[in-house]
Amino acid sequence: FQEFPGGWSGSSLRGGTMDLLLLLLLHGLLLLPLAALLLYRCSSTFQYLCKMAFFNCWIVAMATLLSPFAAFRGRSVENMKLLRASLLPLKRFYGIRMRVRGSERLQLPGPFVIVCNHQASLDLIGMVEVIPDRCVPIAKRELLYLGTVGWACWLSGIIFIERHRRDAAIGVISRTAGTMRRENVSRLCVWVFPEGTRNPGRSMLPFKRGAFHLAVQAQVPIVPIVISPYCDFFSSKEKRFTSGTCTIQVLPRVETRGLSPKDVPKLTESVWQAMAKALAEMSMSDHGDQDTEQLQLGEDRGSPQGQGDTAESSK
Ligand SMILES: CCCCC/C=C\C/C=C\CCCCCCCC(=O)SCCNC(=O)CCNC(=O)[C@H](O)C(C)(C)COP(=O)(O)OP(=O)(O)OC[C@H]1O[C@@H](n2cnc3c(N)ncnc32)[C@H](O)[C@@H]1OP(=O)(O)O
Ligand SMILES: CCCCCCCC/C=C\CCCCCCCC(=O)OC[C@@H](O)COP(=O)(O)O
Repeated sequence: FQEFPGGWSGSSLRGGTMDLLLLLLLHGLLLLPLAALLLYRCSSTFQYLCKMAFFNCWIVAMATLLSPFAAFRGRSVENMKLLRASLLPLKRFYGIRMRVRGSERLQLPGPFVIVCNHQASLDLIGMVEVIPDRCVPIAKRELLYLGTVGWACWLSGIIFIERHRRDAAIGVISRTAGTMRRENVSRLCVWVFPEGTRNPGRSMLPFKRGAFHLAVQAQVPIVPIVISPYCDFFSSKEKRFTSGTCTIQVLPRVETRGLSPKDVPKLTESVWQAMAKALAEMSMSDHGDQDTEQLQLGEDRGSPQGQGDTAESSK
């Protein structure tokens, strides 16, 4: 390029283009968050995706930050306190109000097995609301491979099972029963999602029997916990996630002293019925009668167990 008076040189032309590009980039950088904000306000799907991304990022961040501290203690159920504390703020971020009923039923001196319905990964928010000290969940082994999340879970003493290798899973459960019996003094509790997989909606899947074998083998009570359906404020199918209220109902414990493995099918069924009844009642009190037809209580299931009195504590 040749410079001449009154004209543009090649370098000033390049400079001008650069300025223009920078200006566009700057506008883009300013407009992008604005566009995202607008999209967040207008699109419930985008809102759902952002909230789920935040949920997962929070868990990964907490696991990454806290695992080194947990590692000082080594693998210990005491690290569940860290896990609990790190997930407790999530309900506030999402504007989820937790209502806990019957929490006094978790104040047992000895070990016990908690069984809880499993709708979504959001159940972690409810779980940490009520999980007692020295209580560990049983989780699918796949979680162990989620990088620092797996490491955090391992350090917290979470019990892993391979759901598709029944004999191996039964072996893990038997060893856990042994530990519960041995650690009677220091009390170890176990939290199981007996549906074995997530099941969104107002129904419950038939229960797997591992949790009930565990309680019978350890000769400890079962404490059923029912988390009310999220349908009002959360649906992964419809990609909807707003704020709302969630009720957690702790049911009366079911004793297993004197029961043997042959009693497990009946035990499983009666606990399923008690929880299904509580779930149905929660759905009805949340929505009136309009949604009762959606309740799927399964076919031919007899009268459920009584649920006794409940004390309510709202947090
Ligand atoms: C430190 C800072 C941290 C910061 C934060 C970081 C991270 C936090 C992130 C995450 C936290 C993680 C929270 C964990 C939540 C995880 C939730 C899950 O993963 S849910 C999935 C796993 N759970 C389950 O699968 C439930 C347990 N499953 C079972 O109990 C099953 O029974 C089974 C043992 C796997 C076997 O299942 P199967 O499909 O074969 O079916 P059945 O139950 O019907 O059993 C068939 C048959 O076997 C007999 N049986 C079963 N168990 C036993 C047993 N223990 N002993 C003897 N016999 C057994 C059963 O009776 C059946 O026989 P029969 O028909 O003759 O009665
Ligand atoms: C080096 C690897 C890096 C990996 C990065 C990992 C990213 C992980 C992101 C988020 C982790 C969130 C973990 C939440 C755990 C929620 C527990 C849960 O709900 O498990 C589901 C299980 O009950 C049943 O599973 P299925 O319904 O059968 O399916």
